[in-house]
Amino acid sequence: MIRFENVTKRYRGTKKPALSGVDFEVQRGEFVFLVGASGSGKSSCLRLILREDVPTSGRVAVLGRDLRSLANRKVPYFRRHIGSVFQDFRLLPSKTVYQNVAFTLQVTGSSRGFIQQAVPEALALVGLDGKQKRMPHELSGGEQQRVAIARALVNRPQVLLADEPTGNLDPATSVDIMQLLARINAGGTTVLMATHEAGFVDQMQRRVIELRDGEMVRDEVHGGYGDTSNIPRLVPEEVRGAAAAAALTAVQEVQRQTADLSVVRAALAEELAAQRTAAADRGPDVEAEPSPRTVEPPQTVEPPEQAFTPEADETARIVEPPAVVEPPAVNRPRTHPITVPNVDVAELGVADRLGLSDEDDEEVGPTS
Ligand SMILES: Nc1ncnc2c1ncn2[C@@H]1O[C@H](COP(=O)(O)OP(=O)(O)OP(=O)(O)O)[C@@H](O)[C@H]1O
Repeated sequence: MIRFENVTKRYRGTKKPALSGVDFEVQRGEFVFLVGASGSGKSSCLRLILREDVPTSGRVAVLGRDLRSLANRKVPYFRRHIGSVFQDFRLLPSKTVYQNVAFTLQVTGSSRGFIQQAVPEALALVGLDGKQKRMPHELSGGEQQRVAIARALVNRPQVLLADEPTGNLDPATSVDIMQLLARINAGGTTVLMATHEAGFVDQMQRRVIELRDGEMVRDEVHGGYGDTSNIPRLVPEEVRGAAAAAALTAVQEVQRQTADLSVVRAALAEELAAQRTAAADRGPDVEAEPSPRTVEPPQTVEPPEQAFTPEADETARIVEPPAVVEPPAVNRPRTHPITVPNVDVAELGVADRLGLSDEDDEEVGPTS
């Protein structure tokens, strides 16, 4: 279905090839993760598959076509069979959500009735029903990406290419999207997904192709993400966050205490006594009663530094944060379990228009 034969891609003006001697074959119905550090060549692979670019040497065959011999005029037609979701959304800014999803169907000549049924269903699948009339600029980044996913699905792709499709989505939505992709794949659509999401790769245990500096260094049937040392760690952030949260908790505690009038009264009385003692020490020419200024509330209401600083410092030093300083779930690494269901594709209700049906496409021949 997708075959790379000794593919090298060298961009103009660069010394090092973006891809070097890459060889792999993806069979119909597979779900493949393409992993590797930033700049390792993942997007270059996807661009070659989409025929957005051509290899410097070697051969790329997709859906039975050698893309070298695919005439430019046939490229749009070829791309009908490949849904693509990229990080930069590629939405049409002057069209509504509905129109963006409908657009690809319109240009490929789908009937109005089909479009009216398929577009809302695709939008519902990605959780965007009710936002059909919005313009892209009226959506969050995550919502824009979901429009792009709906658009990719609505065209009944045989292959779905996804370049960091969850990169701009919150963790819960990301899991939903991964489950959706898994279900679509279970229905027969080939999915090739470039990602940095080690958690998803590890949980799903699908085939993993790893690139390093343009070379393929791993092709594992049920792989995990592998070396994650190039992924920025959240741990230092968590420690800093814990210290900050601990300090905040301490301050809030002091604020809570000072909000209690008995504490304020006690502090005022203490201050008053201190003033009186000082006045007595200075002798009779000094004011016996403190002026209002000497006991003005801010000085006494505000917590004395030593009342909370040590406590804050103490808590901040704790490496294992207590439950109260645990960072909010949204900031934690993605640990939501991904359950890949046994799929009855018919259950989706839109199987045929999501490329889930068994029917072969005769317009592009089988992979040679
Ligand atoms: N149009 C281009 N012109 C020149 N060099 C390019 C071009 N596109 C990509 N490159 C270079 O090719 C190499 C591979 O880039 P590519 O975008 O394929 O990596 P990637 O693995 O997808 O990275 P990321 O995870 O950051 O998206 C990089 O060194 C990049 O700088």
